[in-house]
Amino acid sequence: MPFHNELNGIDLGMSDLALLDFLTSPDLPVAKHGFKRRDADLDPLMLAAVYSSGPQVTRNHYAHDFFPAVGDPRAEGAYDWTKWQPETANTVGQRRPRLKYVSRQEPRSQRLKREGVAVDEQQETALNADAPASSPLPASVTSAPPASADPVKPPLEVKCMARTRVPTPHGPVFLHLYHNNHDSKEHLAIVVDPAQLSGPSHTHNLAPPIRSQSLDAIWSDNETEMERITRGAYVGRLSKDSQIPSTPSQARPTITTDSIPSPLIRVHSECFTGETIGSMRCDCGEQLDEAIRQISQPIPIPPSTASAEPTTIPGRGVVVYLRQEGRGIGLLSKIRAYNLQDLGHDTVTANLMLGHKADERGYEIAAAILCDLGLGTVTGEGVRVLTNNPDKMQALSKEGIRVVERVPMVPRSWACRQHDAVLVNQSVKTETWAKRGAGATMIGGGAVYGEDLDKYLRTKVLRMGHMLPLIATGEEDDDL
Ligand SMILES: Nc1nc2c(ncn2[C@@H]2O[C@H](COP(=O)(O)OP(=O)(O)OP(=O)(O)O)[C@@H](O)[C@H]2O)c(=O)[nH]1
Repeated sequence: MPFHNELNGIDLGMSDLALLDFLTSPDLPVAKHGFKRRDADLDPLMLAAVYSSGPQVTRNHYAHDFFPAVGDPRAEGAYDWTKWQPETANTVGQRRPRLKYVSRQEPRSQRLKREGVAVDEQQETALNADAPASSPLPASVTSAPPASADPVKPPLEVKCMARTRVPTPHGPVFLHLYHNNHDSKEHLAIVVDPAQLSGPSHTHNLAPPIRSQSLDAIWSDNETEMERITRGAYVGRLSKDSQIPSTPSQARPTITTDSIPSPLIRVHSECFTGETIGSMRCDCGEQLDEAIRQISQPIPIPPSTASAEPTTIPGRGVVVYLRQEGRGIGLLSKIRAYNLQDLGHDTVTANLMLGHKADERGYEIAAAILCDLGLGTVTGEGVRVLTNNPDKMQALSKEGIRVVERVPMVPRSWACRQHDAVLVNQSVKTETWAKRGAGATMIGGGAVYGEDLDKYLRTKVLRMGHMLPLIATGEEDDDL
């Protein structure tokens, strides 16, 4: 039978022709001791029938590519290895479970529609009724799970489970740990408000304290003072001599003066690589450090009268730290995305290639945390947001956060470069860069010293046998 590259308007691929050649060749191999293939005579006829039929008839499965269906094949194409589970060891005689394969080719009816071929809906429905349960999804549908798989969530609620003072190179902060009823992650709020450390007299300060309403609430009738203090519901600085539980009324700040600038906040997304190992693939570590530094700067207050002296109050604001690693795709996918970036793709394309969106983050939990802290609400203080990301600004406003200003975050390297541009001598330039590079992306990079750190190190030496020569501080008799 003569074959052309085109038959009935259908292009014949090389593999089709090769297969047909093989099947119609005079010396088709026949098994030595077996029977002749039952369908051998039919094959050329079947293929010819397929090719001569119109384009509306399925041409078998040559165009399908099959991929292992691990877990839910609808997530991240069929290659979502995060759902991979090691097989349990096979006992002798037990059959190894077979890996299911699915096709990513879109259903025929959709292909025909795309090609502008009129489709008989009734006939299609009848045809599809026989389709297997794991019928393939359109190639364009990748990460989005079926709507039915996402049950309606209850209204979002956040609760601050604990708070504690943490000294940082930029000054003390209060670390708040939040739970919520939408995900199982422990989101954090790093509250900078050192004026609170001066005790209840803080209420006489110009600025209202930034406190969590859910933390200061009474959790149960029989909650003891020690339980409240242990979870961080106290005022002032906690010590052996100062243990004052907070009261629920302390949670709601009231604005006492217009002259205090709105608190500076940043909504920051987790980045293990940038924040923990100082990765220079991103500026996340630097941004976290810079945000805490900027928020901790003393705030100048304009004099109330012409003759009054200008004054300052301690810096105040919050970094809401969301556990949305890798713009929400998770560390595993981010690591893979980095490999794709090494192949030449940019950060957005790499995400898309893995079946993710460019950015999968949400800000509703951040907004709820800010509200719990009395910030950005209608009755509370508006916020100034440290970001360069317009989506973040838009998302916060959409969540009802009252944003009064955007404060840009200039990468330190850019600021340094601008400064270095005025240096004429190249060797001086290189030396300055080398010095600045040391620890630049780590929180408190370089040498850090603090009373708490010193105590901690001494305890490790004295109580846990750490091999460090003790440095005399003159306070050796103090309790550790
Ligand atoms: N998927 C992916 N995530 C990244 C990459 N680099 C950083 N991230 C994540 O991106 C998030 C920070 O995003 P950025 O766009 O730098 O910052 P932003 O918070 O959106 O914007 P700013 O507020 O202006 O800093 C963190 O969750 C990081 O883990 C990357 O190459 N790929």
